[in-house]
Amino acid sequence: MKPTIVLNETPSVLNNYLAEIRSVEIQKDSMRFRQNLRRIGWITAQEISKAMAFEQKTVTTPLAEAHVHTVAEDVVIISILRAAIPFGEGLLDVFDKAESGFVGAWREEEIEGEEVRVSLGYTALPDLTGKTLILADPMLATGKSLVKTVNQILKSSTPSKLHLATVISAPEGISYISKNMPMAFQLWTSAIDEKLNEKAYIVPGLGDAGDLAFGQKK
Ligand SMILES: O=P(O)(O)OC[C@H]1O[C@H](OP(=O)(O)OP(=O)(O)O)[C@H](O)[C@@H]1O
Repeated sequence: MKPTIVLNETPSVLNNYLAEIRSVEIQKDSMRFRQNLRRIGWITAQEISKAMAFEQKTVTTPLAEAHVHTVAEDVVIISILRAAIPFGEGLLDVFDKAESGFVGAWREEEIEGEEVRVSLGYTALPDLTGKTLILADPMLATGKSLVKTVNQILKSSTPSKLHLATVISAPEGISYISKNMPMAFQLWTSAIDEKLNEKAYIVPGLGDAGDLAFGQKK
């Protein structure tokens, strides 16, 4: 498996949802924005499932026994607040038996000429030992939120596998996580954009996903 899988490289209906979340007109409908992130969560989960271990089982139908293959991994989905809430819900719709956790992360107030700094707050984590962690954050800009969150998670327990699920990623962020992530991972992103601007926003990106889903923070 490649370390980065870019879902929009394969033409599919995912591209319609991506087009809608980027559109400044369609973004005015925040319910639709959230629903599109949720639908992208469904598609991302389906793709990640293709990299999982499966086991054979037998189920009884009304007519006979059927031999089936089902996911054999214990999945935990951790969403980075706020923007990952609808995206993470989509992942949970698909991995419906998954446990879930939450980590609050935000960018500290900008200081002219200084690098972006990320703070972590609220943390609720299940035990991850021996489990497959899917860490969800729709925007991978500098990559600091993801690296900081994984470092925090590893203080309490270590998953056996790490999947990073994002929607739009910047090349700078992918390079940062490649160098700084404290454990092996696979990145699943719907699109890789051109660059970060001087405020470390992804260009063309979509703007502030948390604000678009839930309204502006004071
Ligand atoms: O890769 P990074 O540079 O760390 O940036 C990405 C983070 O920035 C956004 O969150 P934001 O701080 O806007 O918080 P919000 O989701 O609560 O709006 C986004 O949802 C990511 O969590």
